[in-house]
Amino acid sequence: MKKGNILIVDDNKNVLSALRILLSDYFENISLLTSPNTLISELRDKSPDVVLLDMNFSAGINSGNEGLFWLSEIKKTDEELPVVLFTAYADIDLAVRALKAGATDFIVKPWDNAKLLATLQSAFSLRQSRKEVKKLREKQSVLNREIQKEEDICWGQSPAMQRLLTMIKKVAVTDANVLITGENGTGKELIAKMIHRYSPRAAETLISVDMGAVTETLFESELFGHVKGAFTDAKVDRAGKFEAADGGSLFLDEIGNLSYPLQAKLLSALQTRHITRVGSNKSIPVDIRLISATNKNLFKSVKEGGFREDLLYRINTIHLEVPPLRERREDVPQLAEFFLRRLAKKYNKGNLKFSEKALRKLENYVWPGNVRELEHAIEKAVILSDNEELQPADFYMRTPDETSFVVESFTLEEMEKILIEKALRKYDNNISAVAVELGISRPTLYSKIKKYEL
Ligand SMILES: Nc1ncnc2c1ncn2[C@@H]1O[C@H](COP(=O)(O)OP(=O)(O)OP(=O)(O)O)[C@@H](O)[C@H]1O
Repeated sequence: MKKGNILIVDDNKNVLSALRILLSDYFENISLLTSPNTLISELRDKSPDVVLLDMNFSAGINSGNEGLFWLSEIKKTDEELPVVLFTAYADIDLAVRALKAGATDFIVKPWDNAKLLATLQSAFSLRQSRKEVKKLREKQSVLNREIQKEEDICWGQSPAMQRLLTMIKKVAVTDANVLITGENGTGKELIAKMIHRYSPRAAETLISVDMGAVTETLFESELFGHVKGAFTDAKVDRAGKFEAADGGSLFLDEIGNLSYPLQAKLLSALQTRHITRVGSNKSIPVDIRLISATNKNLFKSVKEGGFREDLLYRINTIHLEVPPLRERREDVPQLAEFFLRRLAKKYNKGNLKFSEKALRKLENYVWPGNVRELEHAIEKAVILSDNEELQPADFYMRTPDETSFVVESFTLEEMEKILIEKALRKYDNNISAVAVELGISRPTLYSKIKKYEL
């Protein structure tokens, strides 16, 4: 298969035609220039892999200085572009100067076809490997910012989580786009990592992007990359997250926070599976598996005009909903033990355990911050407790007022418990005052306090 773009700059039209005939059987594209004056713009437009550059242009001047001048101009634009120089004189001094100035090789006119071909082909291979190294380096620098420590997972026994686990395993082995929804702290990111880990792309990278944190101005450069000089701070070429995820998975977290105009740009990349770096006009194919997550109800956002319907359908081939912790209370003890073991080890408090009552307190709380809040509550208790057995008082929970933002998702019993707790606090545990406030008898109040272990 023919591969590679060669740009030839020579003021002799006969030389150009002869080279075109010779090289067109071996290279994909041959561009010809009779004058170097448009050379730099040609580099940008055609992105050649190798330049074959004559040393002398102005009639009568055979010093080779013009060739050296244009060689340095090419190097300023793209330092790694191989340049092979062409001259009518077997001038060793000039050849040495050109090689010192960064030329890849030197060819003497009249040339030998086989030698010329071999020189250009090895210059092209050099270009390929330089590109590969550059891409790997860029990829590595993105990865270094991305790699997070693999978290151990504690998968609950609740039917809801078991169903979810079955779905995750089924979906992971496909290339389907997955949308994960659920409240903050339910474990959406963890699930994205699991999907990647169980997928055929596991050996490649999972790249995460927090869409809520990407500013309007940096969106394109973050996601699609940029070329040197595309804007003031673009000092070097940089791959974006799409390219870094090539062959692997791309996790777009908080996708519901993306502004409407940016949604269109994202959609276009997802539809075409091609991106264009900022400042370049070259379209680059990307092979990614897309996983998105949000705590928003995107179907509602579509109805309200805040989210593009076409984008939603593109990202949610499979929809996984992670239930809040209060709807899978049976998982709390297992999760709590898991975090206690991990955190006790971290803080060198090996023998810590929960008292029965403390565990019950954790089970009964509504966890508006879900698993993350449970983990933090245990971490605080582990750090602060002086006893081997953690007691209810070691766990600070948010007051009902602080949790009121999730009130609409409480059950009747949870609401009742919250109201009683609030009244007890308000009247400093004065049972008569609380019973009057809530409009129930003292015995009823006592039985409820017992029931809810307040
Ligand atoms: N099943 C689980 N096993 C162990 N740890 C978990 C589990 N679920 C959640 N966590 C822990 O809870 C914390 C929050 O999880 P994660 O960041 O995945 O949630 P999220 O839904 O993506 O949150 P947000 O929407 O706020 O970004 C993390 O520290 C995570 O390790």
